[in-house]
Amino acid sequence: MSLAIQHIEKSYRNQQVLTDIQIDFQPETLYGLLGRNGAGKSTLLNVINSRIFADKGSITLDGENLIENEALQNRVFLTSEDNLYPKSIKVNQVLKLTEAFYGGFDWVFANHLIKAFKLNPKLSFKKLSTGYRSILKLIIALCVPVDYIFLDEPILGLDASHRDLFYRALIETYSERPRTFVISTHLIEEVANLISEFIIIDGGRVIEQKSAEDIQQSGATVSGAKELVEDFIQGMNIIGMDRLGSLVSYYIKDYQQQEVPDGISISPLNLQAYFVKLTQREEEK
Ligand SMILES: Nc1ncnc2c1ncn2[C@@H]1O[C@H](COP(=O)(O)OP(=O)(O)OP(=O)(O)O)[C@@H](O)[C@H]1O
Repeated sequence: MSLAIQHIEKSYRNQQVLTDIQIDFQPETLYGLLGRNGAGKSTLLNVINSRIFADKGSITLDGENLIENEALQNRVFLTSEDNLYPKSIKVNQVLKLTEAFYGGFDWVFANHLIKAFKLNPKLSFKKLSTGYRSILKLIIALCVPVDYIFLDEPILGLDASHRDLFYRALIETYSERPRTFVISTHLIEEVANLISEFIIIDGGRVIEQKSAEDIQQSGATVSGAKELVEDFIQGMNIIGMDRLGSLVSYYIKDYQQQEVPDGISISPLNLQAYFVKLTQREEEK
C-alpha cells in the first residue's frame, strides 16, 4: 500500500524536466526530497498533486490511478503557492476553506500552532510577511486529515526559532498520527534528524534513494587539529571539509574502521557534504 510514481516524464518545449521518475512513497514515512536549484523537485510535486500533468507515466495510490480521481486526491496534499489564494482572503478563512475541502481539519492543533507561532488569524493573506505565509501553509499541512503530505520548501523565510518550532510540531503530530510527509528543502543538515529516507534528484532524475542512516554510515566525519587530521586521512576518499579556527572536519566516503590516534574523533558522515559531492558539476570541482 503506497503512493507509487512510475516512469514519470515531463518536458517544457524541448527541455526535458523529469526523466523516468520512479519512487514508491511508503505509508507513515518521513521523506526528504533533495535537489539543486532547477533539479525538478517542484515540478515533480506538482505532477503528483495533479497541478500539472506528466507527458508519460502513472501515479497510483494503493494500486488505483490517482490522476483525475477526486476521492483519491483528497488523500494527498501539497502546500499551496501564494498565487492560489484570493488576495483579500484572511488567515482564518483560508483555514475554513481547507476544512471545507478536506474535512476533518485538526482545529485543536491548528489553534495551538497559531498561538505558538503568534500568527494573527484576522490578518489578510496578502499582509503576511514571507515567513508568516510559510507558517500559515505549515499549519494547514500539519492539520489536514490526509495520508500523504508534500511540503515544497516549507521553511522558506522562517527564522531559526520558528524553524525549530516547526520541526517539533512535525514530530509531535507524526508521533500522534503517523502519516507520510515529503519535505523538499535545501536545509539538509537541519532536517537530517527528522528524515528517515532521502530522495535525491539531479537533472530531473532520481539519482539516489537511501535512508539517512545508510548515508551517514557510508562514510565518516574525521575531526581534530588540522595537522593531526590531515596526516591521518592521507589516501582516503575526501568529499568535503569544514574549518573552525585550528580545528578541521574532513568528510570521508567509504571510511574503513581503524585505530584512531588521540586527538581525532570520528562521527557519522555529514549529509550536506555527501549531497554536495553527489550533485557537483564538473566545472565546480
Ligand atoms: N512552467 C514552466 N515552463 C517552462 N519551464 C519550466 C516551468 N516550470 C519549471 N520549468 C523548468 O523546469 C526545471 C525544473 O524546475 P523546478 O521548479 O521543478 O526545480 P526545483 O528543483 O524545484 O528548483 P528550486 O530548488 O530552484 O526551486 C527548471 O529548469 C525550470 O526552469
